[in-house]
Amino acid sequence: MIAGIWNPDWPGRAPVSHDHMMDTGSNGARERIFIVGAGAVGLPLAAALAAAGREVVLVRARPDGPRIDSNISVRFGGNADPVSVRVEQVSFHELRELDGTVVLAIKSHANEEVAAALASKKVRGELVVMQNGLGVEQPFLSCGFEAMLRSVLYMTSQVRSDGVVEFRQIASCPIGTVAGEPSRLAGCVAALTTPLFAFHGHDDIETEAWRKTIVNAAFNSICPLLEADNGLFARDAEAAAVARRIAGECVALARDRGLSIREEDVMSRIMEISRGSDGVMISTLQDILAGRETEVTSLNLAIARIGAESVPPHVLPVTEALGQLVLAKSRLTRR
Ligand SMILES: NC(=O)C1=CN([C@@H]2O[C@H](COP(=O)(O)OP(=O)(O)OC[C@H]3O[C@@H](n4cnc5c(N)ncnc54)[C@H](OP(=O)(O)O)[C@@H]3O)[C@@H](O)[C@H]2O)C=CC1
Ligand SMILES: CC(C)(CO)C(=O)C(=O)O
Repeated sequence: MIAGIWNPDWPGRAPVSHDHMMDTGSNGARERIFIVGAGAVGLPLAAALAAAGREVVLVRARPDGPRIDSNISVRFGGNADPVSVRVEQVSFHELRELDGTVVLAIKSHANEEVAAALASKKVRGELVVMQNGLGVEQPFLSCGFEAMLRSVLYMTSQVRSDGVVEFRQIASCPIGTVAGEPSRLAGCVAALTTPLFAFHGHDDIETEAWRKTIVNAAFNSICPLLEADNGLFARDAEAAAVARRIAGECVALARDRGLSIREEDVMSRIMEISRGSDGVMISTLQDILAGRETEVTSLNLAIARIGAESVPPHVLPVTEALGQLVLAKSRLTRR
């Protein structure tokens, strides 16, 4: 399915055919989906939507980001043949108006800058933040965006050097309302769900985001520090025991804050993801090896900061120390 045309010299937005736009939303409006960030999450989401005939526009977040072919190739699951679809691409900085749902699939450390830039544009639809971490919605809320949803991602994805994206969905990804009218949720879930990349509505996305951030606090610190793939915890009982230390500390803080999260649930998700992504390299290690900033300040260090600010303060020694080590390791390679 051709979802649009690639125009490398794009000064705004190219004409788009409307004949394959889908009906979405509780009001049945025809929605265009803008995906900001052409990375390991944005590319497979764009490909899945385009392959399902939705109108999708891939918005390049960085003016100096690498050029991406107009044909996106994604392997959805283990040995499947890659799906190759043509997706329209535009530059974020040149867009004036985003008249549809806006999915933010960028790294969380870019949020302040992207939120400020987005605030100067006309945005008609809701924002859907698709990121790991705690507090990641805040820059957008501070900029006054009132219709905000959040998705918690249970998938792994990696862009290979030949440009093919290796994507595995571990479980359907919950989406919930952060701000604005809850009735928007069902339409948003319907607009984003396809056979290749599934979402479902959730009425307590804050708890889901905490649970997943605790999972990430284990994966995104232990795996990069040991330079091990995601299968580590399923293979190595000692590494799983360190993950359990993190889970225990973080769950105690979450429960203190009134969130209903159980250590056993966190551990079973860690083991499920570990078994389902054996051989996959965690994004934090990819970032460190590539000399890029990591997201650890939204993960271990965000949880540790929330603990320190609690009354009485909550100390999370393992979670925080491993987070600090990730920061130190990334400083060694930062360009
Ligand atoms: N990859 C995975 O398996 C998973 C990722 N996640 C989460 O999803 C989110 C997106 O991750 P992922 O797609 O892997 O990340 P990538 O590293 O692939 O980056 C995504 C995009 O973010 C944009 N970006 C990066 N740095 C900057 C910057 N300094 N300024 C502006 N834009 C920037 C770029 O967009 P462009 O290229 O358009 O310039 C880039 O392609 C993260 O929060 C991640 O933790 C969650 C679960 C699994
Ligand atoms: C925990 C994991 C591996 C899976 O969703 C992840 O969030 C990531 O790759 O960043």
